[in-house]
Amino acid sequence: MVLCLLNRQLMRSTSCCALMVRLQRQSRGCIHSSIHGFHHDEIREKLQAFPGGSVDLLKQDSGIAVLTVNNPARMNAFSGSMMVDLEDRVSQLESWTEGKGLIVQGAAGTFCSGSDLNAVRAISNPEDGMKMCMFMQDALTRLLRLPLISVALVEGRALGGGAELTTACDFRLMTSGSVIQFVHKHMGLVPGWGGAARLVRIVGSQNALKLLGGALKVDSELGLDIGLADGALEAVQGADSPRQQAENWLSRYTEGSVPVIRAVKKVVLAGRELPLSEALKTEKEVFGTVWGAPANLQALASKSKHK
Ligand SMILES: CCCC(=O)SCCNC(=O)CCNC(=O)[C@H](O)C(C)(C)COP(=O)(O)OP(=O)(O)OC[C@H]1O[C@@H](n2cnc3c(N)ncnc32)[C@H](O)[C@@H]1OP(=O)(O)O
Repeated sequence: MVLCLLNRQLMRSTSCCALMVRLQRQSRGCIHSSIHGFHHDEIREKLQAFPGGSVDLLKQDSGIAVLTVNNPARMNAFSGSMMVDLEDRVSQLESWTEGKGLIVQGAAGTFCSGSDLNAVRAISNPEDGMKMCMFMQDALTRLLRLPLISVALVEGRALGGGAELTTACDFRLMTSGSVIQFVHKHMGLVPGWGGAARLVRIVGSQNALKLLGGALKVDSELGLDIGLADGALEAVQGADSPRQQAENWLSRYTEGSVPVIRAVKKVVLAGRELPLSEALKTEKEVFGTVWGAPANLQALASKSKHK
């Protein structure tokens, strides 16, 4: 009898724990849960079995952080442990309350060549592929939903999953000679890290169909033309490095008080992702956080003119 009661209590607290974890994950913007057959810790452990490279985070006093995909020996391809690293770095950024902006770049002058083909070969069964896909969809959705204005600095190549990663940022800057290419078709695949859904929202369904169906190479000119790129960075001798140019470009949008810049991102994100009535509710709530707050009072006191 006592054993039975204890068991029941244990089951209740275990399911309570599972519920808490699920709620915590949902509140962080995760989209897949165990209901969808996604067992987060299990897939994390599996991914750790494919090591190599790292994803590094540098938080700067300017409020702009730099996230670097770092596996140059494999053109910054994502190993399994780097996928786990990415999730950890996103968690760190979620709790960085002083942040305003984020630059996502690849190490050693190239962006990212997608998933590491060695890991892909090892988990080529559909079940593991789906788990990896859900893990990366979650991590990249959380990246895009950060209250930071983000920009992908594309140098060299962004291929496959690397191209998908660029779409998980608010903006894309392309250096001369750089290419974004959704090579998935050539690999017998379609995007699985959320890249197709995001691409349609960025360039429209006609252009997305052309880029995916033709596996087209997008250079900075085509990128600007279809709205995939938001700026082209020229390589001029003696000029700032691409990273510095990206920081200068981004700082135009991140200049200002931390709560206001984060509020800007939140209302745009709501407008981008939610039905109108929900977006309006969110906008009202975010508005409530800045109305009468220090930046607002300071602006009112300074009687500024917007000439
Ligand atoms: C849902 C996600 C879907 C995906 O992401 S599927 C993966 C899509 N990506 C690819 O297929 C990229 C395949 N790689 C390439 O096309 C070329 O390596 C690439 C990136 C154009 C660079 O060409 P090159 O400049 O000639 O350099 P290279 O081929 O000698 O590469 C240097 C070393 O990097 C390695 N590498 C490049 N991309 C890789 C990848 N994705 N996974 C694993 N290893 C990769 C390549 O094997 C080579 O290594 P090694 O020197 O031979 O040991």
